[in-house]
Amino acid sequence: MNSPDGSKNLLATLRRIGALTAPYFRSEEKWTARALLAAIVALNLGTVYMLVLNNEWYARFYDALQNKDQAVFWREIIFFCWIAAGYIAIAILKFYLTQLLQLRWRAWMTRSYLARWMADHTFYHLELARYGQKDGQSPDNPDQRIQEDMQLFTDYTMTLSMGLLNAVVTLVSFIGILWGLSGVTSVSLFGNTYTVPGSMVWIALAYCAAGTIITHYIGRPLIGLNYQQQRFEADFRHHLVRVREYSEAIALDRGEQVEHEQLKLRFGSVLRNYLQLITKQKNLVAFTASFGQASVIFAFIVQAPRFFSGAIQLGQLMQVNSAFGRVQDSLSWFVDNYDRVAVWRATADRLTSFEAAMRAHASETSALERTPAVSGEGLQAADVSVTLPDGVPLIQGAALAVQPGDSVLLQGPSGSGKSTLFRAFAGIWPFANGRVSIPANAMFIPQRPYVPNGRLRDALAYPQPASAYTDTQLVQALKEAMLPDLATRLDDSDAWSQKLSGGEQQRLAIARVLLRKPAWVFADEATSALDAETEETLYHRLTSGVKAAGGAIVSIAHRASVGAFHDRRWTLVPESNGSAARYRVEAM
Ligand SMILES: Nc1ncnc2c1ncn2[C@@H]1O[C@H](COP(=O)(O)OP(=O)(O)OP(=O)(O)O)[C@@H](O)[C@H]1O
Repeated sequence: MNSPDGSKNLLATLRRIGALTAPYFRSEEKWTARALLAAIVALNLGTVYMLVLNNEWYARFYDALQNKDQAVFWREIIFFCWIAAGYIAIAILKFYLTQLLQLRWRAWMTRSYLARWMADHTFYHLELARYGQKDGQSPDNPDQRIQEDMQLFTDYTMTLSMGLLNAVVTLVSFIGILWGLSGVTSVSLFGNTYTVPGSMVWIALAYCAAGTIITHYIGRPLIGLNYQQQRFEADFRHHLVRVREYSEAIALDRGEQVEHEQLKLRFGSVLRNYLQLITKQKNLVAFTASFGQASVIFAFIVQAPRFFSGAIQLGQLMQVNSAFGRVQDSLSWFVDNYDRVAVWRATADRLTSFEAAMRAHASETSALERTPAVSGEGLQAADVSVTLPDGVPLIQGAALAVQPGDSVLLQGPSGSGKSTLFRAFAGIWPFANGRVSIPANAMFIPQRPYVPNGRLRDALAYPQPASAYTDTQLVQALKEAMLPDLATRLDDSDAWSQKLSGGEQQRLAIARVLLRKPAWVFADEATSALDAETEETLYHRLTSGVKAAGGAIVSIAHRASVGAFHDRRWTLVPESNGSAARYRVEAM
């Protein structure tokens, strides 16, 4: 799904575009959407009607010129002003309503994708699947799909489909006119004379069919190249953002050179692909420009014998030329828009693969049966096994229990799966099975807490709204977490994740726990960056807090000193060679 296949047929593309488009026009906004669409279609038809009026005007106007008829000349000039006024009014309204529909559609689509991406940890699972290559359809750069592709898709769907509608209606309107104006042409072939009605129509059809086939042949590589271009651009931007986010670590590591090389590498891919893209585009432009220029004189050349023989007047010649131009314009829709169709199709492919990945995630349920513990009961884990995203078994058959009042230390070698076992208990690790019942009011402190930028009070209350707490509660939590200096800065806005030291960020995460007062706490290396004295004070506060609330604490820690704050131990020990999994848990 991630790479476009040039041979994918038109029908499949249209089906994909239909599947991306239909939900909005069937959504709760459907009546507004359909009304706007109907108005836009009507305005497009109005534009074509204006063109028909304009074409008839051509004949009258040029005949007046040829006959040097001043009265008709001025009457037609006034009539033209009316047509022009109608055309302008329609153009303004059409632009405004089209933009409005596009905006509403994009807004709806973005909201709907955001809701699905954020639901059920989809955003996290798609990343896991990507790195674990668990499924081949995990999309790259979902940020780009949500931010850029949706804008492009709605824009191109509207402009291209309305352009196509215009082309079809113009074609239908003018083909009749052109047919009538073409008269009957006699063609001599192999000694026989044939009469061909509507010759200009046949000529226009043949001319444009040839143009379309050649355009498709020249422009086909653009679809794949556009798809790749969007991907390379997103990869480059993503790397730039990472350098910005990890600026300090990179600077300390003296990693500038490596990052610079990496950025150049990614930008190199952008440039190389772009160069290929413009080379192919150049061929397409060469053809479409020649095609367009040839069209200017084509009808004159074909009609010249009839004009010079006196069969038709100047007015009719101009009218045939104008009608031929319209028919040829409509038939050349594909020639003129090939470039945009290529971008449109690449965007639709990207959104479809994103959609498919989200759908696949929604239908995939974790085999871990996770239920809320009955009030007063603790954590019960039975036969819990955890695997890595690539399917490698990590921990097998864990049977564990924690009673209210307990404090348990989970230990084991680095990389043995301690954090992953916590992720499974938290219900976010999809590659686990077995049964877990866990108290509903459990709070997990991750190894690297997320500290949003903005006001300190929001970072402290995260993910709850700061308004859920009084200033007194917020200040008290900061003081209890041994961050008294921050107590006066609740309303300061800053890049806290970069400003606060590692230890301060850990204390902020502990302040959140002290603020929310959950009965159950799962702390993953929550104090690893703190000095022994602060660690002891904070552990004392955490343990007495959960015990007072009738709960327990389970901690992961490497430092032996943390053991002193816990009554029991779980240890991850390497499995003997016979087992598929790498580790098992021994409870003491
Ligand atoms: N998203 C992921 N994709 C692939 N592998 C992962 C992912 N997350 C963790 N792992 C792997 O799972 C294994 C266990 O990781 P985990 O973080 O649970 O270890 P840990 O015991 O907590 O280690 P440490 O003590 O170093 O924090 C590691 O080998 C790690 O590389």
